Amino acid sequence: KYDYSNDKVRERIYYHLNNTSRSFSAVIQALDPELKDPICIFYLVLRGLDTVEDDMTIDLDIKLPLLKSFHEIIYQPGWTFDKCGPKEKDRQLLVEFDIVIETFLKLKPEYQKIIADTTKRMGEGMAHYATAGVHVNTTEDFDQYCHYVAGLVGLGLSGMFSACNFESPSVAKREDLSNSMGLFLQKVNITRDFLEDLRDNRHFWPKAIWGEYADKMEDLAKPENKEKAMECMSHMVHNALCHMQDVLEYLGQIKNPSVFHFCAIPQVMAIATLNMLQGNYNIFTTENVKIRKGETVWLMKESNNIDQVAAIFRLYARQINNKTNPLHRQFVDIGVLCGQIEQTC
Ligand SMILES: CC(C)(C)CN1C(=O)[C@@H](CC(=O)N[C@@H](CC(=O)O)C(=O)O)O[C@H](c2cccc3ccccc23)c2cc(Cl)ccc21
Repeated sequence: KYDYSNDKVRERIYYHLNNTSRSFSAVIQALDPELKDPICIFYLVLRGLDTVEDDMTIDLDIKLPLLKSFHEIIYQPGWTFDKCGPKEKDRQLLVEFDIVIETFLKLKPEYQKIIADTTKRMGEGMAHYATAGVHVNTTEDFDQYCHYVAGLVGLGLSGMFSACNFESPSVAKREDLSNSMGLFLQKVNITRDFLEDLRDNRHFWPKAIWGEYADKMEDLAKPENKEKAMECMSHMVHNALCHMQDVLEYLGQIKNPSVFHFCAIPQVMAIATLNMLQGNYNIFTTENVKIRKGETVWLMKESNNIDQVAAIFRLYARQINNKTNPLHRQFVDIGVLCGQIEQTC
């Protein structure tokens, strides 16, 4: 008798994947069958954890234990959570989380271990920053926070790519490069989401950076501080650009075509977004500023190998450099980083 229930679960799993991120869902589903389910489940487990972290309506005495025990929860068949606020975009994923757990428990043990270890370390990191009043002050704090929420994902993915032998063991060994893959994406997201996070009273821009341009982070959004805000943007753009070399070095070592595409697409979206951010005052006045659909379609088509991706990075790095105000403190350093990219590959 054919096990239709299994099909039902798979259908719901990919419904949630499509629901969390349409464009990226297609990229995951294009992965080699050996990696498609493990990475889909990894993505949904992390989305579940991120939804708990993001939900400011959950009391800390509920949220902290949830974040710290999420790596054990994924081994508990039947577990679901329906106490997320109505506003939470992915709350339905947690309401139906039992099917994510059911599918997780069918994965090969080495993938389960990588997902559980990553979830444990990420949950502990999130709990630290969710504790009242912990702010991102120094640039080291900034790198540490981004390591917890994104760098660790890079370590986990590299572990999977090496575990299935699609990529050499050296991919998992170079934790610095895997970490930079996550930091680049997360720093661009945090820079882009300035206004949205400010509205949610979440301060991810490091005080060591915005503190050079304003007394309070929210002052950057005041029209009279436009010039200061634009110079602060250059500073945040420079901080993200520092990871560009590592990203290209990491992608340069990826051999499997479907793994390369999966890794390259978010990175080229990020450099294109960084280009959109530089010199764009709308970031301080409008929420949800994104690159145009046509540009993302072009980027997805043009990210099949390292030569295409290096060319995209050189193109955007040059554009960022050309529009950086020479009076900005970071002008010279941005020029140096963009110049280096011209030499790469
Ligand atoms: C915070 C984050 C950057 C890690 C989130 N993250 C990503 O951003 C996704 C892309 C994504 O979700 N895009 C969405 C974004 C959005 O919803 O706005 C889209 O619609 O395009 O990509 C990353 C991701 C993909 C490939 C390689 C990576 C290496 C290191 C770290 C992360 C890596 C990701 C891979 C996994 Cl397994 C889990 C999460 C992520």
